Amino acid sequence: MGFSAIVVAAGSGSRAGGAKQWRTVAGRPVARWSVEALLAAGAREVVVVIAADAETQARAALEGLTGWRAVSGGATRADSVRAGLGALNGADDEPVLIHDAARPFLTGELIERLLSGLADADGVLPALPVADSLRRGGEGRVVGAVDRENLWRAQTPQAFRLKTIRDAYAAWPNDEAATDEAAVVERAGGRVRLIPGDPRLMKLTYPEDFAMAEALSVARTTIRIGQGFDVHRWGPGSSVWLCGVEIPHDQTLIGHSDADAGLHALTDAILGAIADGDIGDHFPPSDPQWKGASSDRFLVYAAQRVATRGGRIINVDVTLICEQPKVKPHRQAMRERLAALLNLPLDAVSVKATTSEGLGFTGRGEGLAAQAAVSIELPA
Ligand SMILES: Nc1ccn([C@@H]2O[C@H](COP(=O)(O)OP(=O)(O)OP(=O)(O)O)[C@@H](O)[C@H]2O)c(=O)n1
Ligand SMILES: C[C@](O)(CO)[C@H](O)COP(=O)(O)O
Repeated sequence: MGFSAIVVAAGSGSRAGGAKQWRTVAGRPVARWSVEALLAAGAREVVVVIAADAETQARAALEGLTGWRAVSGGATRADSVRAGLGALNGADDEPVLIHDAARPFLTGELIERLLSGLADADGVLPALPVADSLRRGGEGRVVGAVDRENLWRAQTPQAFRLKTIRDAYAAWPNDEAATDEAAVVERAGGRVRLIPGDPRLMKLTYPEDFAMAEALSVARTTIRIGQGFDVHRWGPGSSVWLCGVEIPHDQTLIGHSDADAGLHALTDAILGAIADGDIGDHFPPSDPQWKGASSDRFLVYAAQRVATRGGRIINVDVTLICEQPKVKPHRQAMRERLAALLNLPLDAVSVKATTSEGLGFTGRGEGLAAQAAVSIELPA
């Protein structure tokens, strides 16, 4: 089912000691976790509501992701949600998920359950039962017990159809603060379905929540590896492209694109790690638009496919197999180029070379072979 989403990230994070949505958990900005999860689940667009002065932070935090845009929020969470609703351009009956950026551990599984739950309800609220007993207290002492039966802890995302939530907010009294969208739709007479929430979807509210989130993030990721291999034939020419660097040489590699075997092997390794076919599936050699193309774009495209799945490349390792040209003088430039293309630190990028001792097609100088390995972290 198509859907769009609003991620509210315009709060000041005063209880956490500052703008928590741009802090990192497991190396990833808090707001990025949810935007990635929503995009990976197929959101048509994600509107990220930010403070008026947070554009640079938002761009940095969401770098490399496509399918989102930022709008300015308001003084309260409800104002920010209203701003997001105003920016969405979907049809009246399009489902919209409204989510706190401060709840990073959103799963595709919960998104699916929310969307399914909308089939016969005006809204869907994920919530958890209250496990601890409850007391009313004041001035350091207990003043009474509270019956916890039928009490639920409301989470986000909350799901609605666009017109339902817009109309409900339009009917909400201006002088009253809405705690969440479920409350707004209930007040307007809508039926909000309660579904089981996710304990991992805690709202980062206090400074100590970040230590808990770091611990939880370990269980939320899985490590993948991928490997790639490519060969191109030598032919007449005066330079060769290898790992994104042009090297003067008395021959060139022949291919439909620029024949950069290093980049092709690495692109395949990345696609392999996410089980997303191979370079030929995405950039068919029969397609004239890739004739002479710079292979940089193939690599960047594969890296974006990882990012849209909420993943992150950890390290890459390329081996070039040829008698000539000598790779060592160009190795540093190749590493720097790959690091720039993949937005990785230099110590996560390795380029090696070997001859095949005069044996086989590489030894006879008929062609060059490249192999690559990558490791990738993906949401579990
Ligand atoms: N004017 C506001 C206030 C809150 N939010 C967002 O609403 C979510 C839930 O709010 P909360 O956890 O209360 O965040 P803050 O308001 O930032 O925190 P605090 O109340 O501690 O200042 C957060 O993702 C927050 O960024 C928002 O977009 N606009
Ligand atoms: C929307 C919410 O996260 C649901 O539990 C909650 O109402 C936000 O409350 P806050 O006052 O902004 O922390």
